[in-house]
Amino acid sequence: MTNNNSHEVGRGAFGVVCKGKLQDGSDVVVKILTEPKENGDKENSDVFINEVASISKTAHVNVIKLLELCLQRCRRALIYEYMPKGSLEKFIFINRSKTSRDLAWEKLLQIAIEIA
Ligand SMILES: Nc1ncnc2c1ncn2[C@@H]1O[C@H](COP(=O)(O)OP(=O)(O)OP(=O)(O)O)[C@@H](O)[C@H]1O
Repeated sequence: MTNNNSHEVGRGAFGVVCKGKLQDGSDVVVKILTEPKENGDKENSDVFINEVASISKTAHVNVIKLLELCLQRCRRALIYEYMPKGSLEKFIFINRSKTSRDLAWEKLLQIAIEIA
């Protein structure tokens, strides 16, 4: 999928997220769905289908683009463009180390309306 220099950049509900480079030199992340546990395949499939369904319905300059999806028997992965500044979540929510949000309410509202 990507070259051999891929490395982990995070983990989410979906599983591990690795950064890699495609043959054309572009940076991407590969979200690899955790291997299904016994009887957990239905739940894992739902997570995968929900993520693909919601992201493929959304097209906006501030929302990440799904580039490819890979299905190989029970192994599933999603390939996204790499976002060097990390998750949008960081900019939307105020955490303990910050006193204010990085994105103003007006900007958040504008993005929400444009996506809807
Ligand atoms: N496209 C990306 N570019 C750069 N880093 C990313 C990208 N996607 C995910 N990451 C990193 O991997 C981490 C986990 O991402 P992931 O989307 O799997 O989970 P999440 O954002 O925590 O949401 P959830 O698990 O609730 O779906 C993020 O917090 C971020 O640091």
